[in-house]
Amino acid sequence: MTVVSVAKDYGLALRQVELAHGGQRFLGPLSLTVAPGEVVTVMGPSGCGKSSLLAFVCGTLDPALTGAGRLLLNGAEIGDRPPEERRIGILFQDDLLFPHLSVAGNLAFGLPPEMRDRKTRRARIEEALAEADMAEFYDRDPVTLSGGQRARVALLRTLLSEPCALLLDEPFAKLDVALRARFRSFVFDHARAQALPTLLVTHDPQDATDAGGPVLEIDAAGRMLATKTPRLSQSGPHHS
Ligand SMILES: Nc1ncnc2c1ncn2[C@@H]1O[C@H](COP(=O)(O)OP(=O)(O)OP(=O)(O)O)[C@@H](O)[C@H]1O
Repeated sequence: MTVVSVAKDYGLALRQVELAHGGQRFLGPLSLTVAPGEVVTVMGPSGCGKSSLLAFVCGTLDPALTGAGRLLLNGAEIGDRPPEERRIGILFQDDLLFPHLSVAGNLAFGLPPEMRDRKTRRARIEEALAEADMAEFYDRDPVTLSGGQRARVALLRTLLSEPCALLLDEPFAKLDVALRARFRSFVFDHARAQALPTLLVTHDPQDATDAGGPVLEIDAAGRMLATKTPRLSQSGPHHS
């Protein structure tokens, strides 16, 4: 999908974001804008505040921590809205699929609550599974799936909620190398196709390279070091 002529205030913007614990700032101030379809990679040493930053953006910051600064999604302030109203999808290292529900049952949790009609819900789930080449998995029990298949189901569940932005917290970390490469493309292709501004937290430089967007580096003191554009992967430029 071509992402062209994007209006200036479209995307996800963080303005002077700071995070603190016990009155002590550990991250920020940090300002950045993620354009629709762009993947910005956030890297930095363990404990510098990467996961907390994502939690702040989606409104689920640990109550022991405090956050300040403005958050704008497509020009609208979202910082004072509850998580369920922010329209932000998040994907973690652990896929958090419900083991007692089928794949379809898990995906149903992703659907917007207003989509109540049973037939429409089923059709939407079938469509999403078909898109991911997983049509035959509808009734499967998640424990019978491979790591890569589980990861794809978790991503589909997130995307079914029709988010306006995507946050990825090391979603590839538990996958083996081959799967990791495939799932990475799957995620980035979806983010681009749906023009989702995407923040990716990772420790793996290859993730950043494949993401193709700017890299935000945070140092151990929680300061923004630099953003740089990584060299493009063999798959070529992503904004075509
Ligand atoms: N509930 C909490 N109470 C106190 N401190 C916390 C709490 N949650 C997080 N922190 C602290 O906030 C800081 C940031 O943690 P965070 O998990 O965001 O780091 P991270 O960069 O994502 O680390 P990693 O790369 O290891 O996942 C750390 O110093 C951590 O100890």
